[in-house]
Amino acid sequence: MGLFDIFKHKNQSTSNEENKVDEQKTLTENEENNEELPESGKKETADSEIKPSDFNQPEKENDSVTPIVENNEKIDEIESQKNENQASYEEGLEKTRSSFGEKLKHLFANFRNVDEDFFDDLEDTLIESDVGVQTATQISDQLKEAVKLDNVKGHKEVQNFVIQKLVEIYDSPSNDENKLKENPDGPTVILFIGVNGAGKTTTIGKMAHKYQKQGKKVLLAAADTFRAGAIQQLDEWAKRDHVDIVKKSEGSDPASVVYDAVEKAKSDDYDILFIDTAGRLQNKVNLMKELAKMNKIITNKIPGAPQEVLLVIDATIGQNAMSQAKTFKEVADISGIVLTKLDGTAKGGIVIAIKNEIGIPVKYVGLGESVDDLQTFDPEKFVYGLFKGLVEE
Ligand SMILES: Nc1nc2c(ncn2[C@@H]2O[C@H](COP(=O)(O)OP(=O)(O)OP(=O)(O)O)[C@@H](O)[C@H]2O)c(=O)[nH]1
Repeated sequence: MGLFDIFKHKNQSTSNEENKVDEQKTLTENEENNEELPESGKKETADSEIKPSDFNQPEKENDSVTPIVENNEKIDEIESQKNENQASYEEGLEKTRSSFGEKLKHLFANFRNVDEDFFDDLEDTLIESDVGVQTATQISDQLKEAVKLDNVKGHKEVQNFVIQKLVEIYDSPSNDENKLKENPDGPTVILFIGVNGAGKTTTIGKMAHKYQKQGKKVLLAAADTFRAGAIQQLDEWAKRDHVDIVKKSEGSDPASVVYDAVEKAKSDDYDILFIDTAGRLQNKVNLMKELAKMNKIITNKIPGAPQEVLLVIDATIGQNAMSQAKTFKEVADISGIVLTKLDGTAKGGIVIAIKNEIGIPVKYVGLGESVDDLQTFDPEKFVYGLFKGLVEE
């Protein structure tokens, strides 16, 4: 099977499994609750054994049999939520998909020869979409090699080679790479860092909503004590999401907020604790010390925690996102990236650059300002989505 066929196959399977991202999401959510995903057949089966718990609803006492009509309504609700999420995912990536994809289409539509001019145009096209100079040059050099060694020269051959190289950057042996790690023995602790305005607080609000909806007991910690507004903003999210929060007044020691939050998370049996930090980069040494202090407190109370240190980056700042990621990598042990505001950029190539040049996986993408606009990042779907128009030609 040639690459073109692989792409066609991939696109087919994408349309066959239209809601793959959200099915995965639902599957993860159900796995997290140790529950089986309801099989589609159960919808029509009158004697099916669907339980309220299949749908992440708390089981009511004396309610062992749930009427089938009610179950069908729940299934419809889940289906409609899945479709809505799918639509928001597609919509959120539309700018990037059309612009990046169009540029590549234009490049290949004007293809004459695989010569120096083509290599220059290829690099320009990739750089314009924020794939980054390093990654663009790397792909161009790989193509030059393939031209020399494997006599790659035809239009389709060259096109497929470029696509394949972009796909390979995100080809991970483990599909679990972008899932959040959890603590099986107690509260899972997730620490958020990132510059002012990147979208940390909003991301925590969206994530808390997602976990709360799954029936998890969620606690927030307002350890960004630098600004009163930040504490207030997180407090508003806590109210909106109906989750608890540990907060202190502006200017308090962030480490003391973390201490109280970890204590509370442990003693009151919370499932997950999200910690909002100031994470400002103005003084790298201070930031490093502050994060080290927080980490020590967390690890002392909950060995193995924090399970994740997520760096929140605004996708609309283009190549500055790369320098931010590099600098934060020097001060913290980052386990994943949340790329926010991807809905606001036509240059989503930054997703490829971050993985290729920094080596940290993008785990979540922010695709809008509302509570449901946070999605698990599906690299395969993202990359294939970018080139959909090209490979269907
Ligand atoms: N369009 C869009 N806007 C977003 C997204 N995520 C966050 N925002 C907006 O970005 C702005 C900044 O987000 P915050 O969550 O306040 O950022 P922060 O990093 O917590 O900033 P500080 O609290 O100042 O440290 C807000 O207006 C959010 O609504 C996203 O995925 N898409």
